[in-house]
Parts: sequence; C-alpha cells; structure tokens
Amino acid sequence: MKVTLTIAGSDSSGGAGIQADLKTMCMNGVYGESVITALTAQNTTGVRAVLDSTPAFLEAQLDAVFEDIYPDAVKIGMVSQSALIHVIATKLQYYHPKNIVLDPVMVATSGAKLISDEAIHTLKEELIPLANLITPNIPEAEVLSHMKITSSKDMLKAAKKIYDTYGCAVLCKGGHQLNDANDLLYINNTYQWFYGKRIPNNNTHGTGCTLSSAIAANLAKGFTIQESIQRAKDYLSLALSAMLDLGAGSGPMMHNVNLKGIYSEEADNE
Ligand SMILES: Nc1ncnc2c1ncn2[C@@H]1O[C@H](COP(=O)(O)OP(=O)(O)O)[C@@H](O)[C@H]1O
Ligand SMILES: Cc1ncc(COP(=O)(O)O)c(N)n1
Repeated sequence: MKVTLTIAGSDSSGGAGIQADLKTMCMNGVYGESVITALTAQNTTGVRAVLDSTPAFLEAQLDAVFEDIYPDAVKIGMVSQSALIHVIATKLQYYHPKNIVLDPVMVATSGAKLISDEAIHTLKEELIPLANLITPNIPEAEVLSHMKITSSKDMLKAAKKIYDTYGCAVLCKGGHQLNDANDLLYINNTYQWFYGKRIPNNNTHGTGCTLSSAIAANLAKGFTIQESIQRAKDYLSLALSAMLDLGAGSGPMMHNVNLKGIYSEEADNE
C-alpha cells in the first residue's frame, strides 16, 4: 500500500486541513499519515482561534513518521510561523521524500489569515524551492508573483513568473474566477490547462486542501503530475457535486462518494 503524509493544520469542523486531507487520501486508495502544525478552532463561518505546534513537537512528529512509515508523497498545507516552516524545510532536506506538493495556504475561504507576513517570506525562501508542485489559488499566486490576476492571460503570466523564480511546477487554481473552474499547470517551460465546469455549490470549504491531497495521493501511486492533477480534479468535482450542505457558512464537501466511473485506469506500479 502506498503512503501519503499530510503536514497541515487541524480543522475542528472537519472540512479543511488535516481532516480533509485524510478523508481524501483514504478515498484515493493510499494510507494517510498526519503531522499537525497547528490546531484551529474553526467552523464553516470562520476561524476563532489558532494554537501552533512548538517547533520541537513538530520535529518530533516528523521524525516519528519518517523513521517508521516512510511516505511515498508529502502534502504540505497551513503552516503559519517561520520557525515551523524552518523545521519542515530542514527535515525534508534530511529525509528527502520523492514527491512534495505544497499548498501555500494564506487565507481561509471564510476570510481568516492563516499565515504571518514573516512566514510568507520564509515559505518563499525555504520551502517553496523544495516542492515538486505548488498549488496557489489566485490570491496566493498574486502574492507569490507580485502581480494582479484578472484574466486567464494573467494566470499564465503569474504561473510562469513563479516557476521562473522558484523552479517548481505551479498549478494556479482558478476556483476564485467568476465563470469556469479552470486550473493552469506551468511545468518544464510549458503549460497545460485543466478545464473544469463550475459546479453551482457555494460549500467550498476545503477545496484547496482536498485537491492538493488528491494530487499527492495519486503521485504516491505512481501517476505523473499531469495525470495526478486530472484525477484530483475529477475527485474534487465529484465531491462538490454531491451538494452536501452543512453549517451556516461555506460548508464542507462530501467525501464518501461513489468513485466508480471516474477512475478508468490505475498506475502500473500500484
Ligand atoms: N464551484 C466550483 N466548481 C468546480 N470546481 C471548483 C469550484 N470551486 C473551486 N473549484 C476547484 O477547486 C480547486 C480549488 O480551487 P480554489 O477554490 O481556487 O482553491 P482554494 O480552496 O485554495 O481557494 C480547483 O481545482 C478549482 O478549479
Ligand atoms: C486548518 C486549515 N487549513 C487550511 C484551510 C484553508 O482551506 P479553505 O481555503 O478551503 O478554507 C483552513 N480553512 N483550515
């Protein structure tokens, strides 16, 4: 069985963060492990409090996982403090896992800021260069590229700029656009669009977490980055289409969906 590790924050309402990641990994046929960077007291209407892990405790979690059940892929989500980002970067350089997907989580769907300004700087300096793929949404891509994004052309320009700066593949997610849900992959000096129909569901709490975990799970199973993104997008669309409606705000997605029909082939080395 392939193994995927999530390094992220806990979401008490179960829709994003560690909880979304583990549900996604389970549904995508891999064994999921979790290293928790922070506890959040949040629900569909907002984030009420954040309690960060200490750097020493984060280090202990990472060592415990890597020394025993070594993951085939790693997904990184919310990390709000520089010292924690530094620990993760140091440990990833030491254990060098094969597939690293980084979701540069900055602001929750509900509007709460999930990273300090100083930590954004450390993320750029220490962690993004270690990732194989980063998955910014449009506001995050604007921060990383230092430009405003108002069109598909801008998405391409920003993704190229991020790729040229950090040397990792970039999936610029288009969920924050008004019309379609098209995502742009920039990789090896070329690009590819992943087209998606916008599903009329405002319950999008955890879409970014789910997409990045599903990509990591599929990379762990041996699929290429392009195949993993397509499979992750198909999974996300199915989970959104189930039209779960929980909570007073932007609610979570349904993960216990019937996958029959969306995954037509399996990777050779599964
Ligand atoms: N209403 C929607 N219908 C279909 N796909 C969506 C919808 N909203 C977001 N997505 C998809 O969900 C993924 C996460 O995108 P996005 O919402 O931009 O990220 P984040 O959750 O990090 O803000 C992307 O693949 C995006 O295209
Ligand atoms: C612990 C944690 N991690 C990440 C997100 C972002 O998820 P989203 O942007 O989909 O609300 C979140 N709300 N909470």
